[in-house]
Amino acid sequence: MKKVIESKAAPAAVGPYSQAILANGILFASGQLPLNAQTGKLEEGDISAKATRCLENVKAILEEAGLGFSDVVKVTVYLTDMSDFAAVNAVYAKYFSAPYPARSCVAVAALPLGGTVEIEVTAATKCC
Ligand SMILES: CC(=[NH2+])C(=O)[O-]
Repeated sequence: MKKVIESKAAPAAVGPYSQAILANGILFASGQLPLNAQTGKLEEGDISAKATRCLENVKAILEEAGLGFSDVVKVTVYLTDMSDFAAVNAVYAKYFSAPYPARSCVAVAALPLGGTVEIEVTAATKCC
């Protein structure tokens, strides 16, 4: 049994995927690029503005599922330039608080639509 989660406050999928799927109490959210949900375009500005947009998109999807950042159990951060690591961490720390979710951060050669950061989360609707 699975349920599609669709938020109008987050950007529409740019390919054949859902924004998120809820299955067995776990929310699997697709990676969020720094796309503006209204314009469908990449956020202007520096990496901090772009990471903020990614996390605002994540927030909209979590809220659509009745969840919040404290329900997130795993995050993957994709960067095209690892020199953005510190700046993205600074933004990230505004959204997550201890105990932090597990996380991986990886550098990739490229992201869709020319993005420089993409953030993907998995969240749990109930503990254990
Ligand atoms: C942007 C994204 N999540 C994808 O799979 O293309």
